[in-house]
Amino acid sequence: MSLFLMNRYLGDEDDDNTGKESRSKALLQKLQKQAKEREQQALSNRPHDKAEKAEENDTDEKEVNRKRKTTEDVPIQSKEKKSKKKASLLKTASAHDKEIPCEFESSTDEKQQNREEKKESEACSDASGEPKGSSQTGFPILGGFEKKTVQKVHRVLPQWLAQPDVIQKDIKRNLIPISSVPGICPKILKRLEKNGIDNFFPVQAEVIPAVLDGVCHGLLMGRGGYRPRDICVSAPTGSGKTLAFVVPIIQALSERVICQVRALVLLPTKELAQQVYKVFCTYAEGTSLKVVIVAGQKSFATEQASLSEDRGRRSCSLADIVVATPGRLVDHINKNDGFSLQHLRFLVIDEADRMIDSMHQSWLKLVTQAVYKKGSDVSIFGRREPGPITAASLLPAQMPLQKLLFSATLTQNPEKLQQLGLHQPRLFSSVHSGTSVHSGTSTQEASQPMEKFNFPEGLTEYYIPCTLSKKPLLILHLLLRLKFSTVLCFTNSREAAHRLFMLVKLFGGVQVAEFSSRLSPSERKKTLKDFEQEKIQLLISTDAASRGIDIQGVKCVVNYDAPQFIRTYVHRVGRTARAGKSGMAFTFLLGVQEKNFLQMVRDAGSSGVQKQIIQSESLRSMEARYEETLVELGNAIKDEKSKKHMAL
Ligand SMILES: Nc1ncnc2c1ncn2[C@@H]1O[C@H](COP(=O)(O)OP(=O)(O)OP(=O)(O)O)[C@@H](O)[C@H]1O
Repeated sequence: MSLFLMNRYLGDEDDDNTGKESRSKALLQKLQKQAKEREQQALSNRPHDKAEKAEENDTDEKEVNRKRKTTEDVPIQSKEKKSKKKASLLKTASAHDKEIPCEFESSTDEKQQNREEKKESEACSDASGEPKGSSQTGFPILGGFEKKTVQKVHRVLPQWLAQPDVIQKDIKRNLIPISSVPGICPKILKRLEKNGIDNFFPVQAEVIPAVLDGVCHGLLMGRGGYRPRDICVSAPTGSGKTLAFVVPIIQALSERVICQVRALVLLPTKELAQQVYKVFCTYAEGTSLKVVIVAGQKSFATEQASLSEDRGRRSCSLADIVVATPGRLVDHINKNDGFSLQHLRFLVIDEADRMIDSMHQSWLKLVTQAVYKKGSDVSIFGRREPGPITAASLLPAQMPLQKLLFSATLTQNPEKLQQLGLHQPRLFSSVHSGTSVHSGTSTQEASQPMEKFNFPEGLTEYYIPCTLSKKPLLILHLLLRLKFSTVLCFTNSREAAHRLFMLVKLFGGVQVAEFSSRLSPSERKKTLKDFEQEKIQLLISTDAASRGIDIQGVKCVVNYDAPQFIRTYVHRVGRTARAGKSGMAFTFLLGVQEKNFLQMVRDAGSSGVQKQIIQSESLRSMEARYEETLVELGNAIKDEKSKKHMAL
């Protein structure tokens, strides 16, 4: 198919039109001559083409004869029918418009003409298949851009992602006695026992020795004198990932002499930072290690004072391990002169997939700059940002920065992971995806392949088909009739969480609380504590509590609003069935959501979501009270709004 007509460059513009014309003619003649020569040359080079051409002509002739014969062979009856039909067509047409019969005839002529033109253009192609100059312009006509069907795209993962070190996901059947895991020092073993940990979970038994292996020759170099490999861990929710980094870091740093920030642990929210900070404090007890949290719970000045102090002219670190949220960390790097990361040995990124999404805050770039800051006073341990490994780059030895990534939904998107600048990463995972083949037919689909995740072994997933108006009754039914307790219920917005909280409270009979950004950090802390102590039966929350929060004894998770993303679902339902225990997750689904939701969960590797039908009769007895409550709710919300308005 010819698409473009290419005009050639004819020289600089000339005002003299005659000169231009004569030059064009000369150029045209020259080109035509060249084309002729090329054609002749090609024909003489490939004599067999002539034979082929002759053969082709021969075949054409035969084809025409065959057609003629077939037309002649057509039974006379049908021939007569055809001519009759044509005559009647002409008749009818002429009755309406006299020109139509002419068009009829001319269209046959046109076809004939087209055919001739086609033959002509075919003849224009030279023997090598290249188009020859057009008879009118002498310019080559380009073409050949046919429609092509897009091929299936096979997703190929880098080896380290495709072939991870496999972690058993069944916790209960794969407990490993702490004393049989190599490399753990007696002090830490004692502390573990004291905290009731007799066995390691599979993820801990795999990851702790791997991290300790990187410090077997001290903090300065890894095994064989090389920089230790970065470690990525993708294991189900509640599988014990926190201890998998707390234990080796405490052990590796416990022999340090001078207090410097050697481990930085980053988490996406204040609550998570607080939770991990607590675990670090528990295991740092009895050592000289100092753990500090900078997550914005206290004022900047208070955090600053906990990080360093001035002794004479020097600023001395008061922290060995810093647990932080990215926002506050960036503040301290930028504004706190006493905060130094020049001795950083471990950078732990928990909830790594979420942290990668917050890379726009450029926290990683700032951390890297702070670690390899020039003009530091750390002459013996001077650090340069590592480049390619050469004999020269390995000397002098410098403290490596090892990155440890943890998540229940670690992305397998190499492009995203690349942003972290990982060094020879090693992946521990309970999902073995291999080089999964994506069945999409477009490149866009292929770039967003369906990722597989692992769900806790003890989790049973259900969905309840419902309508919008029945949702509040369903949650009340679960608590009041089915007597569920310690239920964590998720909505998709804080407004929805608040309304549902008000409604349940007004309905009565349930100890209910809400958890969202409406509450201050201290209120949120207290709410979580009350929920953990089972003072609250139903906690209605936004996704603020969906990630990482470890609340003992959550027996049931309810997705009041179906989550839009699979990662959200995995983290929400992962608030139950933790540490090898069992738990239930219910998702309320509207008719329109059912198909897509079930498909999404199945694609992500769930063993199946069971359908649970709650008959309308079961809800009937609550309906009258519910109607009254709706009126009360309307008034309560109006009151709230007017109070807010007055406060402004
Ligand atoms: N070896 C162990 N023995 C007994 N309990 C453990 C052990 N390891 C961890 N736990 C408990 O298991 C629970 C879940 O652990 P943790 O919070 O580390 O899970 P996680 O994998 O980080 O989950 P998430 O992905 O949801 O953040 C915690 O309450 C923790 O105290």
